[in-house]
Amino acid sequence: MSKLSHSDVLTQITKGFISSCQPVDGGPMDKPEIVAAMAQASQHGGAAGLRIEGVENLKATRPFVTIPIIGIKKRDLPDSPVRITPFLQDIEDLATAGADIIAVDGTNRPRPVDIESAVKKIHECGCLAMADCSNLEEGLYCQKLGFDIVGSTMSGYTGGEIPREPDYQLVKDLKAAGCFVMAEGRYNTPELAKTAIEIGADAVTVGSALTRLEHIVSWFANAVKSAN
Ligand SMILES: CC(=O)N[C@H](C=O)[C@@H](O)[C@H](O)[C@H](O)COP(=O)(O)O
Repeated sequence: MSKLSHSDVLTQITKGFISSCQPVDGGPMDKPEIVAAMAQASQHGGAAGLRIEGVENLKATRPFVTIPIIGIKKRDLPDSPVRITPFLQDIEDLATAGADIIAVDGTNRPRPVDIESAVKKIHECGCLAMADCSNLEEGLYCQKLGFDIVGSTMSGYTGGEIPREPDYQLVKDLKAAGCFVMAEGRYNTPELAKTAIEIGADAVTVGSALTRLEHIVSWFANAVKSAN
């Protein structure tokens, strides 16, 4: 299958819904064939794009879907809090496995490889670059570096208590600054995802509420328990 052009990728996901197919780490659904099935089901359901973690999962998925894929590789490093695609080799491997877009952590935290080298590498590999940011300052810096997409992905995840609501203000501010904005993080219902687009997001990604079955079941189980 021939690779989509960069403008086709952005056009396809614009105002679209992205399904992040990331099962709970090490859980019973954490298997490449299950991730690939989630991805296919997401395409059947109308997703405009996918977010897939891990090279094996990406390889298993790519042959079965035609919509753009955002590839990431998560690592737990001993000397850095940065988890999302920390190394240049990860970028190369995700590109080879068929990612159209590669996302990296865009936060201003100690990291093994500088973000300038990451965006350059993503573009050299022929992919679009997405920065997973936690605040406006980081988003603007990543925009300046040439990232094609800036996400609110890391807002609420760099310290302190995780808020219940998505970070709408960050989405609005990034949009006002002229970024192509991916609303991401805690958009746990169709209404919240719709709100993301209404407030200016160019696309919205949802993960836990679709593909982390243990979380979804616990939401229902706890709600039912609380009625007893
Ligand atoms: C903070 C972080 O590491 N976010 C990760 C990035 O890939 C995923 O764990 C999230 O599931 C994804 O961003 C979608 O968000 P939500 O699961 O809230 O719909």
